[in-house]
Amino acid sequence: MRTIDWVDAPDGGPAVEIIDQTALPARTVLLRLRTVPELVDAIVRLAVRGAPALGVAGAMGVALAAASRGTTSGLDAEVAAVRDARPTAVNLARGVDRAAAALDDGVDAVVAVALAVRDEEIASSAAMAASGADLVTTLAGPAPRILTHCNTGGLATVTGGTALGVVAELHRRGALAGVVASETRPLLQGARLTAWELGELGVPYRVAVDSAGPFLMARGEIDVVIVGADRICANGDVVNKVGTYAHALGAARAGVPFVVVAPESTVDPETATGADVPIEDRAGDEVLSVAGQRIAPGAAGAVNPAFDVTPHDLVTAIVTDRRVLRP
Ligand SMILES: CSC[C@@H](O)[C@@H](O)C(=O)COP(=O)(O)O
Repeated sequence: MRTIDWVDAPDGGPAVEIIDQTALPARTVLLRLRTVPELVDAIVRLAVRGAPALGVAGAMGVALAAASRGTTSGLDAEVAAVRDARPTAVNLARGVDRAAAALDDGVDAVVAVALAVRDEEIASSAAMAASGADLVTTLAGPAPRILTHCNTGGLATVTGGTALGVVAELHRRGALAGVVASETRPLLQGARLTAWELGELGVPYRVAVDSAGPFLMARGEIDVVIVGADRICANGDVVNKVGTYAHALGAARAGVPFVVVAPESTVDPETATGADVPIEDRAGDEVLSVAGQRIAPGAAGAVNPAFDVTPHDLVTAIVTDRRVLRP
């Protein structure tokens, strides 16, 4: 099943169809988004999330604006709303810009670009899985114990995945001992989504609190850390879900390889370093509450950066769909 797709039902007209990631793992809910405000809302509340999936959502958002109105003019506000829905993953703005560049060529041309972005991400996932699995076997042996953070599977792409695509490929090859999925506070993409995907794949896994990762590495229980990225800067700095930096520090201290897997659509040569990347600050309530239940005192404030920057010198290798980079 695809995380995000374009549908043009004869009865309902054009729509972007997504798996609602806020409902998992309890329920698998498909949402048909028929307007740009509906799509923007889905992006903001992480019903669709993960850098490659956001790139597809960006391109399909422009296609939806054009196809739902039957015109390619006067769409500036809707295009900007999709582009600005989240700031950190470069894929979103890129997907929007690619589709918007086709607006002069008509509605069908914009839809074709959106479908091409989707198909490229599917192909990228397959390429990264193969070369990433080869690299991990070289770095960490024939049956590694892997730690991963956030969710980087089919849910974060279209199908397949980035870091989790490598995990799935290692499992298919019989070359994986097991996975520790870091829970990924505050929205629990690891505990909810990665755990669900690993279960579907039949991969043996355990969930750990985020702060356990560096200690598990120090205790010799992890052979390699594999994560995705929301943006890879010109100098190799990696911007990814908050908590990634702590895992990279722990890996460096313990001598554990730290591998980043991301498509070329996440590589941003225009941004020099991680310090230049806009980091999304999300609502404090996500930190102060768990599953809708307030846990902090009423007067508590919160700081909630959704991403952090892992300096390039902590990264062992970056695997894209076209190359393996060693910063
Ligand atoms: C292939 S996904 C890579 C990243 O997008 C992923 O690790 C991540 O940080 C996602 O953050 P999210 O806030 O859930 O969109």
